[in-house]
Amino acid sequence: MGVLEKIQQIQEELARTQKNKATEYHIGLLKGKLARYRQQLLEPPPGASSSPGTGFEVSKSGDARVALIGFPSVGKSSFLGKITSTKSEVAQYSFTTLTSVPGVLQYEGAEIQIVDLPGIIKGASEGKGRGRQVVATAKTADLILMVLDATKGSDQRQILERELESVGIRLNKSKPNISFKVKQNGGIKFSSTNPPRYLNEKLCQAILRDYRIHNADILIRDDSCTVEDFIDVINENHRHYIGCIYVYNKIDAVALEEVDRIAREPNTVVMSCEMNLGIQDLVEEIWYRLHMTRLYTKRRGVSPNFNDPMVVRQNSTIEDVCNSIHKDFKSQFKYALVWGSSAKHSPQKCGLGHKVHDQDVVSIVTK
Ligand SMILES: Nc1nc2c(ncn2[C@@H]2O[C@H](COP(=O)(O)OP(=O)(O)OP(=O)(O)O)[C@@H](O)[C@H]2O)c(=O)[nH]1
Ligand SMILES: [K+]
Ligand SMILES: [Mg+2]
Repeated sequence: MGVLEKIQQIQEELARTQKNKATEYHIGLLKGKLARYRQQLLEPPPGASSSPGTGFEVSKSGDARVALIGFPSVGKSSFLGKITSTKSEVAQYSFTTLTSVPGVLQYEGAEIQIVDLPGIIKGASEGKGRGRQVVATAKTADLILMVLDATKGSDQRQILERELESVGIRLNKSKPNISFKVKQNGGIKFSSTNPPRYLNEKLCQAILRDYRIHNADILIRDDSCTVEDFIDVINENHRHYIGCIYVYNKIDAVALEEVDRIAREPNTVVMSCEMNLGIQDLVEEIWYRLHMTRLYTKRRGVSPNFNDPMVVRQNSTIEDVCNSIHKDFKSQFKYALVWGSSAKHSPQKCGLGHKVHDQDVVSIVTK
């Protein structure tokens, strides 16, 4: 039996199994198997290249990457044209965009790469249309904009969420609070800080056995962890925890009450590319969700230029700052002086490991 048939068989069994205390264990095991087979399906056959397809991959550039994901003709290319100087063809017909088209959004001193992508359809993760390539690009993004058509039903969002979910992308979710270490020997050691409500040792052991893992230390640090969370932790190399903004476009074509209802949903922004509504708010939301850190660099005896920040990722250290100046800069590093909220006193003399905060002033002293 092929992997696809096995997946289908498990899905059918899951659908007909009633959820209750007695079947909990069985369902957990099935979910573990399903994740294992899905992973097999996604892994390219030995010898094949792992790239998402020739001519498709765009190289990462700038300080962060945002991917536009959505069904055909929801207005992804229209949005790219609004916020960058890149022109990606816009038309009424579906599948106008056939490859990835990168543009650059300049904002608050940052260069944010915005990648316009072909529309995806149900079954994308299994290879329908350009789906495989699109979801592979989505995995590399720092933020996903799920572009939706406000005139269409709410199931579009669910279908897309499932497609991304099935390739290991977890939207607006943080890594489960479980420590998991595979060992050479010693068997399975299961412990928890508080008794987990949805997991138990027997179930975790059975799932691990199915993965041929016989020695591991498991510590459940959060009592609300589910079996899905545990399976994600076993497969952590194939999981991507990415922020997502749900963007409803074409609000010019729906009633005001409907717009108001949609706009109140969590992580949601409404806009109209055609009427130029909500575009700037969305740009601000993108900036906010990327959690970029702006630093003002200062040379000795000269005040920093507050109009030209240097932009680094959230939780960056002085070492990251050095690396983004020049790849060999670190070798000349002596110490850094830091003013701002990350500094205990102003200025604080810091080493490479110091974590900087947004709007800090940094002066690097070289040898
Ligand atoms: N009413 C309305 N139409 C819009 C809006 N934004 C885009 N459109 C129209 O929607 C159609 C599709 O726009 P595109 O930008 O090509 O959509 P896309 O998502 O890039 O489409 P594909 O590349 O085919 O997946 C075009 O006819 C646009 O003019 C909007 O805010 N309101
Ligand atoms: K289109
Ligand atoms: Mg397009």
